[in-house]
Amino acid sequence: MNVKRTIAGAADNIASLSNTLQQLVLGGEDPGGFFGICVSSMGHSETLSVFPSLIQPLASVDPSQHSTLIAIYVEYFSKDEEDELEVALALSLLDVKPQQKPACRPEPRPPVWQGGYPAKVGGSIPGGATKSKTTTLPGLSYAQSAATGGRGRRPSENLPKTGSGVPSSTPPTHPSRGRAPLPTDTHSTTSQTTRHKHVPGLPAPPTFHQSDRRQDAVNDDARDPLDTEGTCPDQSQKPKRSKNRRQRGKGCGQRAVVGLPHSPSATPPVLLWLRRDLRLHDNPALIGSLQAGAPVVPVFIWSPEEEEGPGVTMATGGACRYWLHQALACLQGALQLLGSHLVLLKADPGSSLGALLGLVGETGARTVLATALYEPWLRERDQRVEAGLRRAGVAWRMVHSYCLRDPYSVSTQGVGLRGLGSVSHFISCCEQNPGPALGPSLDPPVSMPTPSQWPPGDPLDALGLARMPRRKDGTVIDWAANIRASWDFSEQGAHARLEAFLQDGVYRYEKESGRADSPNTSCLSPYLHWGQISPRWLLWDAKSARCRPQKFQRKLAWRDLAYWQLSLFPALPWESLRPAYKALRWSSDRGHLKAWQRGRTGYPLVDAAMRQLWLTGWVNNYMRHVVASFLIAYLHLPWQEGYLWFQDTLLDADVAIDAMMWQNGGMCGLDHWNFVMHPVDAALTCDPGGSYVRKWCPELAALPDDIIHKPWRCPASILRRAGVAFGHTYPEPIVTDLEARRGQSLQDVAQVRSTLSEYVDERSGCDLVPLPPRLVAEALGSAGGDQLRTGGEQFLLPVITRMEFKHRRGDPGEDAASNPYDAVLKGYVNRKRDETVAFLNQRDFSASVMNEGAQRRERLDSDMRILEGLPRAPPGRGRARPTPAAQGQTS
Ligand SMILES: Cc1cc2nc3c(=O)[nH]c(=O)nc-3n(C[C@H](O)[C@H](O)[C@H](O)COP(=O)(O)OP(=O)(O)OC[C@H]3O[C@@H](n4cnc5c(N)ncnc54)[C@H](O)[C@@H]3O)c2cc1C
Repeated sequence: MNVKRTIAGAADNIASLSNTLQQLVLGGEDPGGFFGICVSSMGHSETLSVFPSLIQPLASVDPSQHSTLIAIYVEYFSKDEEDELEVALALSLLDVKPQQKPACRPEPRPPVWQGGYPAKVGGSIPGGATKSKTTTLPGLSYAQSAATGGRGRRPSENLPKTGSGVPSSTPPTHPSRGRAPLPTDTHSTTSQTTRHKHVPGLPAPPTFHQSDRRQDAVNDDARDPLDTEGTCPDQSQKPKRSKNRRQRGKGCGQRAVVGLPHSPSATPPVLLWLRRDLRLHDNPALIGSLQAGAPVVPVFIWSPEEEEGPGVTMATGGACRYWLHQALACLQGALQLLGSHLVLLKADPGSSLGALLGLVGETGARTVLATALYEPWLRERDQRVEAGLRRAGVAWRMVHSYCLRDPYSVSTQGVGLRGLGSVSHFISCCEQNPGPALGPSLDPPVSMPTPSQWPPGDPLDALGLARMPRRKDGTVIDWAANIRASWDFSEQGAHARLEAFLQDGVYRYEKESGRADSPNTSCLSPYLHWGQISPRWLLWDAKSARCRPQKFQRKLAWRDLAYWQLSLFPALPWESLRPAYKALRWSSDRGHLKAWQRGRTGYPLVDAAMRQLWLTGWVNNYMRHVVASFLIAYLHLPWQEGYLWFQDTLLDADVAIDAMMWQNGGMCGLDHWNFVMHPVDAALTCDPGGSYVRKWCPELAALPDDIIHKPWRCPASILRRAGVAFGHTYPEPIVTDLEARRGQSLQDVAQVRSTLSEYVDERSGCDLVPLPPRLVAEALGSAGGDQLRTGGEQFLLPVITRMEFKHRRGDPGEDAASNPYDAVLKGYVNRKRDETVAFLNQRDFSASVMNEGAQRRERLDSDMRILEGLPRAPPGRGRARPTPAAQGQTS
């Protein structure tokens, strides 16, 4: 076949191929086979130029086959020489009889969500006695044989089905990663019988052999007209070629199919209702919508009223809205690259259903697909939407991917309720009652069938998500400038962050994730919140990374735990879970609140964190603990104020996580933090050299390291030299009597616990929390649930309670400093070593530096264990003692 073709010969070929194309439509040929015939009869270059127009008629007759062929075409021509050879060999296997086909790669075992996390840690439930106010709740350690539903399912069972109802059995191409191919062509002999790196439907490397002009056009097309600020790099960067699988996972908006012709179709489309799943990678709803073989209309509906719960929720605060605006712009760009489009709609107040029905009317769609959301009020909204759509004769399909585990499917059966609220308990529940296998992640589609006509939508700006306030003189206050400079809002940005983390920060995560002065955490929270990366993708990548920090994987369990708690306690964002603590006396000092919000408390560590939050929309977990402790234990302001401020300023503001964490910090949640961060001492762990404070409080930058966290201790001469003038360049501390304030906080808790003693378990001293009906029903069996409804009784459960509160109960007159369980984290040092250090200090400077390092590491370990709810490490040799208690503010 090396004969040069004549034009006439080519025409003959095309005529005979058109006949074969008809065979394909009639089912007499499969897409892989058809493509192979084209290549062998026309040769490479002609197939490259002619194939799209050859199959063009198919676009309206059979859009599904058309996109499969396009996928094969793109796949084939995006290879380098080596891969080309492999594909050619693969195509030559088309004639091989089934029994001669090479065996498929064995399916890797995907992680099964039984927690899916590392080994559980011993429970840390103090007391654990059971008591109820009016009814004794039996079976708190109630055991029942583990439900086995879902355990051991094969990964393919979890994969989306093709339009023909054939489950895709193609194994993930990379066992350790578990990416599953998009099942666009389960009929294709090629894809089923060969082991080439790419099968039809897998993302093609983001470049292909085309003329530069075409690529330029593609790049031009990619530019999102709405993104005037150019903040979406996946549209501005040139596609890069990489064979590395992890890198290939990036570049959501750079798939090679960009600009390929995809003729509009008149078939009724499927509505893909995108909410908090703004991604192309591993998006089961998106893949599910493609399986119908019909055009897909991706739609985002902005309906902020529906996001709010019945209490004060602030579901989408200012920073979060800004992120959403940018994320939508990026998604629009990415969809355009697939030849598709994102329809944006601003719903009438509270009426997503109305907007959907309008779309159904305009497009004739018969199916709506969406990814499940778990806030109880959104779940109810979705149930209403489902009912409304069904009444209109439209099918509704809900897919789970926002959490690793659908929180409404988590059960305490076989585990009991002891330790409820802790992550260890949650993991046990998931392990004991496993859900469906997680399945491998899904690659993004390479093309999207489009409708014959797009319904009109609203321009992105009309949603008002990134509206900036104006000064009196009309100039805009661009509060998001720093946020823009700090983040890449695209799906590609999420993958880049993950990549950077897995190559670097992950190695320090286990021990040093608390450091504020070094980026040791993933910074993926905003992307996770808006679903620009899926937790499943993250889990797979974390599991297959060379360094697999268990602590990091457990963080995803914390995330799921938060949604489980919200599903059980819908009032989590606004009402304290511990009834007694609703009566706590809180301060109403607005000046203190404002100083905290603006980073002007006079405590450099707190101020640095609050300024970082304001300017970049994010702070790490440790610093969130520091500022939360300061608000609660030292300023006595209610946790709800902290929650609302975080909801407004965090880019990752997440009703479930934020509420759970603030409830815990505010002493009212299910899991009492057994620690309080000291606003000065915490710096030993997170900013020992002061560089974090120097960055965010530059007015203190010239202060020496040992004084920068407590500038009030600085001699006047040094302050002068450093240019620090209290009350002018930097505020005086807004509270000065830290120990007294902590003591008062303890006293207030003791008071409510003694006044409302019916909410304290006599035997264990633990607080009692009313159980939600779902948990009671689980503990008592369904009969118990009925009984609860008819009897209207309240079941109380003893929950994890801070040791210092329990101790205080035995000795109400005791002052805070003499409580042996004092929760303030001060760091622990070894007395013997103290003395040695002191001795060496006088003689050998380097020895003292080394010892300083060892001490810091020890403190860090201890702090992290407490934060993680792990038991304390056994004491080292010598007697451990706390460092001298802080004397007033100056410690
Ligand atoms: C008072 C307070 C309020 C918080 N509010 C939020 C919030 O609104 N939204 C939010 O996403 N996180 C919140 N967190 C949890 C945590 O601080 C952030 O998830 C984390 O700092 C995000 O940074 P990262 O992505 O680098 O985290 P990593 O340490 O890299 O963790 C990876 C992911 O795990 C999840 N995760 C980590 N820690 C937690 C946790 N404690 N609880 C639940 N999920 C967790 C997040 O999705 C995170 O992105 C809050 C913590 C505190 C103390």
